[in-house]
Amino acid sequence: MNSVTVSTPSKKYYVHTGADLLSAAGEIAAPLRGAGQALIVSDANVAPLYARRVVDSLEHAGFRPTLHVVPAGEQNKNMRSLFDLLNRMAALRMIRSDTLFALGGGVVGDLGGLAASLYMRGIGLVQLPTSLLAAVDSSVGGKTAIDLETGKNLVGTFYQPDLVLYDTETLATLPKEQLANGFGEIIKTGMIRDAKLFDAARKPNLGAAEIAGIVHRCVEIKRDVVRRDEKETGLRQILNFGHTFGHAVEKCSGFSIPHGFCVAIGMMIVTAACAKRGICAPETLIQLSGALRLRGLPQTTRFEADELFAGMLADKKRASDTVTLVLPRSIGSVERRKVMLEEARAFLADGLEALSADETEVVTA
Ligand SMILES: NC(=O)c1ccc[n+]([C@@H]2O[C@H](COP(=O)([O-])OP(=O)(O)OC[C@H]3O[C@@H](n4cnc5c(N)ncnc54)[C@H](O)[C@@H]3O)[C@@H](O)[C@H]2O)c1
Ligand SMILES: O=C(O)C(=O)C[C@@H](O)[C@H](O)[C@H](O)COP(=O)(O)O
Ligand SMILES: [Zn+2]
Repeated sequence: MNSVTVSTPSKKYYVHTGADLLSAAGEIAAPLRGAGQALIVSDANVAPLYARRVVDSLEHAGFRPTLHVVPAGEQNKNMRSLFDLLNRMAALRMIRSDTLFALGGGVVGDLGGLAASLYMRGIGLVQLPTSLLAAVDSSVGGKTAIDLETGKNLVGTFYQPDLVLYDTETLATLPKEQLANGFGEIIKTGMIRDAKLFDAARKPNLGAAEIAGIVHRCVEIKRDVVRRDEKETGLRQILNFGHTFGHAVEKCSGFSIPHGFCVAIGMMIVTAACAKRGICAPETLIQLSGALRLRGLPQTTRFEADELFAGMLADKKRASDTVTLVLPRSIGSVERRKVMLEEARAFLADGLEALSADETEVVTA
Protein backbone atom coordinates (compact mmCIF):
# COMPACT_ATOMS: atom_id res chain seq x y z
CA MET A 1 0.00 0.00 0.00
CA ASN A 2 1.19 3.55 -0.85
CA SER A 3 0.17 6.44 1.38
CA VAL A 4 0.29 10.18 0.93
CA THR A 5 -0.57 12.66 3.70
CA VAL A 6 -2.41 15.77 2.59
CA SER A 7 -2.07 18.68 5.04
CA THR A 8 -4.15 21.73 4.28
CA PRO A 9 -5.16 24.60 6.57
CA SER A 10 -8.64 23.06 6.89
CA LYS A 11 -7.83 19.35 7.24
CA LYS A 12 -5.11 16.71 7.32
CA TYR A 13 -5.92 13.30 5.81
CA TYR A 14 -4.44 10.21 4.22
CA VAL A 15 -4.71 9.00 0.63
CA HIS A 16 -4.06 5.26 0.59
CA THR A 17 -3.58 3.36 -2.69
CA GLY A 18 -3.49 -0.45 -2.75
CA ALA A 19 -5.20 -3.77 -3.40
CA ASP A 20 -8.53 -4.67 -1.75
CA LEU A 21 -8.84 -1.40 0.16
CA LEU A 22 -12.64 -1.34 -0.32
CA SER A 23 -12.85 -4.35 2.01
CA ALA A 24 -10.87 -2.37 4.61
CA ALA A 25 -12.92 0.85 4.29
CA GLY A 26 -14.86 0.32 7.54
CA GLU A 27 -11.85 -0.58 9.62
CA ILE A 28 -9.81 2.41 8.35
CA ALA A 29 -12.69 4.93 8.52
CA ALA A 30 -14.22 3.99 11.90
CA PRO A 31 -11.56 5.66 14.10
CA LEU A 32 -11.95 8.99 12.26
CA ARG A 33 -15.45 10.01 13.43
CA GLY A 34 -16.78 6.88 15.05
CA ALA A 35 -18.96 4.31 13.31
CA GLY A 36 -22.33 6.04 12.94
CA GLN A 37 -24.61 6.10 9.92
CA ALA A 38 -22.82 5.73 6.60
CA LEU A 39 -24.40 6.85 3.34
CA ILE A 40 -22.68 5.20 0.39
CA VAL A 41 -23.27 7.30 -2.73
CA SER A 42 -22.51 5.44 -5.93
CA ASP A 43 -23.65 5.29 -9.55
CA ALA A 44 -25.62 2.66 -11.46
CA ASN A 45 -22.47 1.16 -13.06
CA VAL A 46 -20.25 1.05 -10.00
CA ALA A 47 -22.76 0.08 -7.29
CA PRO A 48 -23.47 -3.43 -8.66
CA LEU A 49 -19.72 -4.08 -8.89
CA TYR A 50 -18.41 -2.75 -5.59
CA ALA A 51 -21.12 -1.57 -3.16
CA ARG A 52 -21.52 -5.00 -1.50
CA ARG A 53 -17.84 -5.03 -0.53
CA VAL A 54 -18.15 -1.59 1.06
CA VAL A 55 -21.44 -2.36 2.84
CA ASP A 56 -19.96 -5.55 4.35
CA SER A 57 -16.81 -3.77 5.45
CA LEU A 58 -18.74 -0.89 7.04
CA GLU A 59 -21.16 -3.22 8.85
CA HIS A 60 -18.26 -5.27 10.13
CA ALA A 61 -16.72 -2.11 11.62
CA GLY A 62 -20.00 -1.11 13.31
CA PHE A 63 -21.36 1.44 10.81
CA ARG A 64 -25.06 1.45 9.79
CA PRO A 65 -24.76 1.75 5.98
CA THR A 66 -27.38 2.79 3.41
CA LEU A 67 -26.75 2.75 -0.33
CA HIS A 68 -27.85 5.70 -2.50
CA VAL A 69 -27.47 5.08 -6.24
CA VAL A 70 -27.51 7.89 -8.82
CA PRO A 71 -27.71 7.41 -12.59
CA ALA A 72 -24.22 7.29 -14.14
CA GLY A 73 -22.75 10.14 -16.18
CA GLU A 74 -21.83 13.81 -16.11
CA GLN A 75 -25.38 14.85 -17.09
CA ASN A 76 -26.43 13.72 -13.60
CA LYS A 77 -23.91 15.90 -11.77
CA ASN A 78 -26.70 18.41 -11.37
CA MET A 79 -29.08 20.19 -9.01
CA ARG A 80 -31.69 17.39 -9.18
CA SER A 81 -29.19 14.77 -7.99
CA LEU A 82 -27.95 17.08 -5.25
CA PHE A 83 -31.49 17.83 -4.08
CA ASP A 84 -32.43 14.12 -3.99
CA LEU A 85 -29.25 13.27 -2.13
CA LEU A 86 -29.73 15.97 0.52
CA ASN A 87 -33.34 14.87 1.03
CA ARG A 88 -32.20 11.27 1.44
CA MET A 89 -29.72 12.35 4.12
CA ALA A 90 -32.44 14.25 5.95
CA ALA A 91 -34.91 11.34 5.65
CA LEU A 92 -32.29 9.08 7.21
CA ARG A 93 -31.94 11.59 10.06
CA MET A 94 -28.20 11.74 9.49
CA ILE A 95 -26.27 13.85 11.97
CA ARG A 96 -23.01 15.75 11.82
CA SER A 97 -20.88 12.89 13.10
CA ASP A 98 -22.15 10.60 10.28
CA THR A 99 -20.20 9.98 7.11
CA LEU A 100 -20.84 10.02 3.38
CA PHE A 101 -18.78 7.51 1.36
CA ALA A 102 -18.47 8.50 -2.32
CA LEU A 103 -17.91 5.25 -4.23
CA GLY A 104 -17.26 5.83 -7.93
CA GLY A 105 -15.74 8.21 -10.41
CA GLY A 106 -15.38 11.97 -10.24
CA VAL A 107 -19.09 12.57 -10.81
CA VAL A 108 -20.08 10.73 -7.63
CA GLY A 109 -17.06 12.22 -5.81
CA ASP A 110 -17.90 15.82 -6.72
CA LEU A 111 -21.64 15.40 -6.06
CA GLY A 112 -21.21 13.45 -2.83
CA GLY A 113 -18.51 15.82 -1.63
CA LEU A 114 -20.77 18.81 -2.23
CA ALA A 115 -23.68 17.18 -0.37
CA ALA A 116 -21.39 16.24 2.54
CA SER A 117 -20.16 19.83 2.77
CA LEU A 118 -23.68 21.29 2.73
CA TYR A 119 -25.71 18.93 4.88
CA MET A 120 -25.78 20.35 8.43
CA ARG A 121 -22.89 22.57 7.21
CA GLY A 122 -20.60 19.60 6.95
CA ILE A 123 -20.50 15.90 7.83
CA GLY A 124 -17.80 13.24 7.40
CA LEU A 125 -16.58 12.49 3.87
CA VAL A 126 -14.63 9.50 2.62
CA GLN A 127 -13.69 9.34 -1.06
CA LEU A 128 -13.56 5.84 -2.56
CA PRO A 129 -12.48 6.56 -6.16
CA THR A 130 -13.02 3.76 -8.68
CA SER A 131 -12.14 5.49 -11.95
CA LEU A 132 -8.54 6.28 -12.89
CA LEU A 133 -9.46 9.93 -13.25
CA ALA A 134 -10.91 10.07 -9.75
CA ALA A 135 -7.86 8.29 -8.30
CA VAL A 136 -5.32 10.65 -9.88
CA ASP A 137 -7.22 13.89 -9.47
CA SER A 138 -10.81 14.42 -8.33
CA SER A 139 -10.79 12.48 -5.04
CA VAL A 140 -7.92 14.58 -3.67
CA GLY A 141 -7.82 18.29 -2.90
CA GLY A 142 -11.35 19.10 -1.79
CA LYS A 143 -13.01 20.70 -4.81
CA THR A 144 -16.67 19.63 -4.93
CA ALA A 145 -19.28 20.71 -7.49
CA ILE A 146 -22.28 20.23 -9.69
CA ASP A 147 -22.81 21.68 -13.17
CA LEU A 148 -25.41 24.19 -14.32
CA GLU A 149 -26.56 24.45 -17.94
CA THR A 150 -24.44 27.61 -18.20
CA GLY A 151 -21.24 25.82 -17.34
CA LYS A 152 -19.09 23.32 -15.49
CA ASN A 153 -18.83 23.12 -11.72
CA LEU A 154 -20.63 26.42 -11.22
CA VAL A 155 -22.00 25.42 -7.81
CA GLY A 156 -19.45 24.00 -5.42
CA THR A 157 -17.38 24.23 -2.28
CA PHE A 158 -13.88 23.55 -1.06
CA TYR A 159 -14.34 20.67 1.37
CA GLN A 160 -11.51 18.27 2.10
CA PRO A 161 -12.34 14.59 2.67
CA ASP A 162 -11.41 12.83 5.93
CA LEU A 163 -9.87 9.95 3.99
CA VAL A 164 -9.27 8.74 0.43
CA LEU A 165 -8.93 5.03 -0.37
CA TYR A 166 -8.11 3.92 -3.92
CA ASP A 167 -8.57 0.18 -4.35
CA THR A 168 -6.35 -0.65 -7.33
CA GLU A 169 -8.40 -3.79 -8.08
CA THR A 170 -11.22 -1.57 -9.41
CA LEU A 171 -9.02 -0.92 -12.45
CA ALA A 172 -9.92 -4.40 -13.72
CA THR A 173 -13.51 -3.41 -14.60
CA LEU A 174 -12.81 0.09 -15.89
CA PRO A 175 -13.86 0.46 -19.56
CA LYS A 176 -11.02 1.24 -22.01
CA GLU A 177 -12.46 4.66 -22.79
CA GLN A 178 -12.38 5.52 -19.08
CA LEU A 179 -8.74 4.49 -18.85
CA ALA A 180 -8.00 7.00 -21.63
CA ASN A 181 -10.13 9.57 -19.80
CA GLY A 182 -7.94 9.23 -16.70
CA PHE A 183 -4.82 9.68 -18.80
CA GLY A 184 -6.12 13.11 -19.82
CA GLU A 185 -5.54 14.32 -16.24
CA ILE A 186 -2.33 12.28 -15.83
CA ILE A 187 -0.80 13.90 -18.92
CA LYS A 188 -1.98 17.28 -17.58
CA THR A 189 -0.19 16.59 -14.29
CA GLY A 190 3.01 15.66 -16.15
CA MET A 191 2.74 18.78 -18.32
CA ILE A 192 2.45 21.17 -15.36
CA ARG A 193 4.98 19.69 -12.96
CA ASP A 194 6.89 16.54 -13.91
CA ALA A 195 8.52 15.59 -17.23
CA LYS A 196 9.31 12.09 -15.89
CA LEU A 197 5.63 11.48 -15.15
CA PHE A 198 4.82 12.71 -18.65
CA ASP A 199 7.27 10.15 -20.06
CA ALA A 200 5.81 7.38 -17.89
CA ALA A 201 2.33 8.24 -19.17
CA ARG A 202 3.33 7.79 -22.81
CA LYS A 203 4.91 4.39 -22.36
CA PRO A 204 2.89 1.75 -24.28
CA ASN A 205 1.48 -1.37 -22.55
CA LEU A 206 1.59 -0.14 -18.98
CA GLY A 207 1.04 -2.84 -16.35
CA ALA A 208 -1.06 -2.52 -13.19
CA ALA A 209 1.99 -1.85 -11.00
CA GLU A 210 3.18 0.92 -13.32
CA ILE A 211 -0.28 2.51 -13.31
CA ALA A 212 -0.34 2.35 -9.49
CA GLY A 213 3.03 4.16 -9.48
CA ILE A 214 1.61 6.84 -11.79
CA VAL A 215 -1.42 7.29 -9.51
CA HIS A 216 0.86 7.70 -6.49
CA ARG A 217 2.96 10.35 -8.26
CA CYS A 218 -0.13 12.29 -9.40
CA VAL A 219 -1.46 12.33 -5.82
CA GLU A 220 1.91 13.57 -4.52
CA ILE A 221 1.93 16.39 -7.07
CA LYS A 222 -1.65 17.38 -6.31
CA ARG A 223 -0.87 17.27 -2.57
CA ASP A 224 2.14 19.57 -3.05
CA VAL A 225 0.04 22.14 -4.89
CA VAL A 226 -3.08 21.98 -2.72
CA ARG A 227 -1.24 22.26 0.59
CA ARG A 228 0.32 25.53 -0.60
CA ASP A 229 -2.91 27.00 -2.01
CA GLU A 230 -6.02 25.19 -0.79
CA LYS A 231 -8.56 27.74 -2.09
CA GLU A 232 -7.03 28.42 -5.52
CA THR A 233 -5.93 31.99 -4.96
CA GLY A 234 -2.81 31.52 -7.11
CA LEU A 235 -0.60 28.46 -7.55
CA ARG A 236 -3.50 25.96 -7.58
CA GLN A 237 -4.66 27.46 -10.88
CA ILE A 238 -1.98 25.36 -12.58
CA LEU A 239 -4.12 22.25 -11.92
CA ASN A 240 -6.55 23.90 -14.32
CA PHE A 241 -4.15 23.65 -17.30
CA GLY A 242 -6.25 22.76 -20.36
CA HIS A 243 -9.51 23.41 -18.49
CA THR A 244 -10.26 26.99 -19.61
CA PHE A 245 -10.92 25.80 -23.16
CA GLY A 246 -11.63 22.18 -22.11
CA HIS A 247 -14.58 23.14 -19.92
CA ALA A 248 -15.93 25.20 -22.83
CA VAL A 249 -15.81 22.10 -25.06
CA GLU A 250 -17.54 20.12 -22.34
CA LYS A 251 -20.29 22.71 -22.00
CA CYS A 252 -20.77 23.02 -25.80
CA SER A 253 -21.15 19.23 -26.02
CA GLY A 254 -23.94 19.28 -23.43
CA PHE A 255 -21.53 17.44 -21.07
CA SER A 256 -21.47 14.42 -23.39
CA ILE A 257 -17.69 14.33 -24.04
CA PRO A 258 -15.78 12.89 -21.05
CA HIS A 259 -13.92 15.41 -18.90
CA GLY A 260 -10.43 13.97 -19.54
CA PHE A 261 -11.06 14.10 -23.31
CA CYS A 262 -12.04 17.77 -23.04
CA VAL A 263 -8.94 18.53 -20.96
CA ALA A 264 -6.86 16.87 -23.70
CA ILE A 265 -8.46 19.12 -26.33
CA GLY A 266 -8.06 22.19 -24.09
CA MET A 267 -4.35 21.45 -23.55
CA MET A 268 -3.82 21.07 -27.30
CA ILE A 269 -5.57 24.35 -28.15
CA VAL A 270 -3.60 26.40 -25.64
CA THR A 271 -0.31 24.64 -26.46
CA ALA A 272 -0.80 25.18 -30.21
CA ALA A 273 -1.41 28.88 -29.54
CA CYS A 274 1.71 29.03 -27.32
CA ALA A 275 3.84 27.28 -29.95
CA LYS A 276 2.73 29.92 -32.45
CA ARG A 277 3.72 32.73 -30.04
CA GLY A 278 7.07 31.19 -29.10
CA ILE A 279 5.96 30.68 -25.47
CA CYS A 280 6.83 27.00 -25.90
CA ALA A 281 8.77 25.20 -28.63
CA PRO A 282 6.90 23.48 -31.50
CA GLU A 283 8.38 20.25 -30.12
CA THR A 284 6.27 20.63 -26.92
CA LEU A 285 3.10 20.52 -29.02
CA ILE A 286 4.36 17.51 -30.96
CA GLN A 287 5.18 15.64 -27.74
CA LEU A 288 1.82 16.47 -26.17
CA SER A 289 -0.06 15.44 -29.29
CA GLY A 290 1.90 12.16 -29.46
CA ALA A 291 1.17 11.31 -25.83
CA LEU A 292 -2.56 12.02 -26.22
CA ARG A 293 -2.77 10.00 -29.44
CA LEU A 294 -1.01 7.05 -27.83
CA ARG A 295 -3.57 7.04 -24.99
CA GLY A 296 -6.52 7.28 -27.39
CA LEU A 297 -7.38 10.89 -26.58
CA PRO A 298 -8.64 13.52 -29.05
CA GLN A 299 -6.66 16.62 -29.89
CA THR A 300 -9.20 19.09 -31.22
CA THR A 301 -12.89 19.83 -31.55
CA ARG A 302 -15.46 20.70 -34.18
CA PHE A 303 -16.90 23.53 -32.06
CA GLU A 304 -16.06 26.99 -33.33
CA ALA A 305 -14.12 29.73 -31.54
CA ASP A 306 -17.21 31.90 -30.97
CA GLU A 307 -19.27 29.27 -29.20
CA LEU A 308 -16.28 28.08 -27.19
CA PHE A 309 -15.46 31.64 -26.18
CA ALA A 310 -19.01 32.12 -24.89
CA GLY A 311 -18.63 28.91 -22.83
CA MET A 312 -15.25 30.07 -21.56
CA LEU A 313 -16.73 33.16 -19.95
CA ALA A 314 -17.92 30.95 -17.06
CA ASP A 315 -14.29 30.08 -16.19
CA LYS A 316 -13.54 30.52 -12.48
CA LYS A 317 -10.15 32.07 -13.22
CA ARG A 318 -11.93 34.99 -14.86
CA ALA A 319 -12.14 38.53 -13.44
CA SER A 320 -14.36 41.20 -14.99
CA ASP A 321 -12.38 41.78 -18.19
CA THR A 322 -9.46 39.37 -17.76
CA VAL A 323 -8.89 35.66 -17.35
CA THR A 324 -5.81 33.84 -16.06
CA LEU A 325 -4.55 31.36 -18.64
CA VAL A 326 -2.20 28.51 -17.75
CA LEU A 327 0.43 28.40 -20.50
CA PRO A 328 2.96 25.64 -21.19
CA ARG A 329 6.63 26.63 -21.34
CA SER A 330 8.00 23.11 -21.82
CA ILE A 331 7.03 19.60 -20.70
CA GLY A 332 6.78 19.81 -16.89
CA SER A 333 6.59 23.60 -16.65
CA VAL A 334 3.74 26.09 -17.01
CA GLU A 335 3.17 29.75 -16.22
CA ARG A 336 0.05 31.64 -15.19
CA ARG A 337 -0.69 34.74 -17.23
CA LYS A 338 -3.55 37.19 -16.73
CA VAL A 339 -4.76 38.33 -20.16
CA MET A 340 -7.59 40.48 -21.43
CA LEU A 341 -10.62 38.48 -22.59
CA GLU A 342 -9.96 39.52 -26.19
CA GLU A 343 -6.46 38.09 -25.95
CA ALA A 344 -7.83 34.83 -24.54
CA ARG A 345 -10.14 34.71 -27.54
CA ALA A 346 -7.12 35.15 -29.81
CA PHE A 347 -5.33 32.24 -28.08
CA LEU A 348 -8.44 30.12 -28.63
CA ALA A 349 -8.87 31.06 -32.30
CA ASP A 350 -5.14 30.67 -33.09
CA GLY A 351 -4.95 27.30 -31.34
CA LEU A 352 -8.00 25.97 -33.19
CA GLU A 353 -6.70 27.25 -36.51
CA ALA A 354 -3.27 25.67 -36.04
CA LEU A 355 -4.84 22.33 -35.16
CA SER A 356 -7.30 22.39 -38.06
CA ALA A 357 -4.39 22.94 -40.46
CA ASP A 358 -2.97 19.62 -39.27
CA GLU A 359 -5.89 17.46 -40.45
CA THR A 360 -3.88 14.33 -41.10
CA GLU A 361 -2.49 14.03 -37.59
CA VAL A 362 -5.10 15.47 -35.28
CA VAL A 363 -8.04 13.47 -33.88
CA THR A 364 -11.27 15.44 -33.42
CA ALA A 365 -13.96 14.86 -30.77
N1 LIG B 1 -12.91 17.74 -7.78
C1 LIG B 1 -11.86 17.74 -8.57
O1 LIG B 1 -10.76 18.18 -8.19
C2 LIG B 1 -11.97 17.16 -9.94
C3 LIG B 1 -10.82 16.86 -10.67
C4 LIG B 1 -10.96 16.27 -11.92
C5 LIG B 1 -12.23 15.98 -12.41
N2 LIG B 1 -13.31 16.28 -11.67
C6 LIG B 1 -14.66 15.91 -12.13
O2 LIG B 1 -14.71 14.49 -12.21
C7 LIG B 1 -15.69 14.12 -13.18
C8 LIG B 1 -15.11 13.07 -14.11
O3 LIG B 1 -14.81 11.93 -13.35
P1 LIG B 1 -14.80 10.49 -14.05
O4 LIG B 1 -14.05 10.57 -15.31
O5 LIG B 1 -14.42 9.52 -13.03
O6 LIG B 1 -16.31 10.35 -14.50
P2 LIG B 1 -17.50 9.39 -13.96
O7 LIG B 1 -17.64 9.53 -12.51
O8 LIG B 1 -18.66 9.69 -14.83
O9 LIG B 1 -16.95 7.93 -14.25
C9 LIG B 1 -16.75 7.56 -15.59
C10 LIG B 1 -17.54 6.30 -15.94
O10 LIG B 1 -16.83 5.18 -15.45
C11 LIG B 1 -17.69 4.35 -14.68
N3 LIG B 1 -16.84 3.71 -13.68
C12 LIG B 1 -16.14 4.32 -12.69
N4 LIG B 1 -15.37 3.42 -12.07
C13 LIG B 1 -15.58 2.22 -12.65
C14 LIG B 1 -15.04 0.93 -12.48
N5 LIG B 1 -14.08 0.68 -11.59
N6 LIG B 1 -15.52 -0.09 -13.24
C15 LIG B 1 -16.46 0.17 -14.20
N7 LIG B 1 -16.98 1.38 -14.44
C16 LIG B 1 -16.53 2.40 -13.68
C17 LIG B 1 -18.75 5.30 -14.15
O11 LIG B 1 -19.93 4.61 -13.83
C18 LIG B 1 -18.92 6.24 -15.35
O12 LIG B 1 -19.78 5.64 -16.29
C19 LIG B 1 -16.08 15.39 -13.90
O13 LIG B 1 -17.31 15.83 -13.43
C20 LIG B 1 -15.00 16.37 -13.53
O14 LIG B 1 -15.44 17.69 -13.57
C21 LIG B 1 -13.21 16.86 -10.45
O1 LIG C 1 -8.12 20.51 -8.16
C1 LIG C 1 -8.09 21.50 -8.91
O2 LIG C 1 -7.87 22.64 -8.49
C2 LIG C 1 -8.35 21.36 -10.35
O3 LIG C 1 -8.48 22.35 -11.05
C3 LIG C 1 -8.40 19.97 -10.90
C4 LIG C 1 -9.19 19.87 -12.18
O4 LIG C 1 -8.69 18.72 -12.86
C5 LIG C 1 -10.68 19.63 -11.97
O5 LIG C 1 -11.30 19.32 -13.18
C6 LIG C 1 -11.46 20.73 -11.25
O6 LIG C 1 -12.71 20.24 -10.85
C7 LIG C 1 -11.71 21.94 -12.09
O7 LIG C 1 -12.17 22.93 -11.24
P1 LIG C 1 -12.86 24.30 -11.69
O8 LIG C 1 -12.59 25.16 -10.52
O9 LIG C 1 -12.18 24.77 -12.94
O10 LIG C 1 -14.28 24.00 -11.90
ZN1 LIG D 1 -10.02 18.26 -14.50
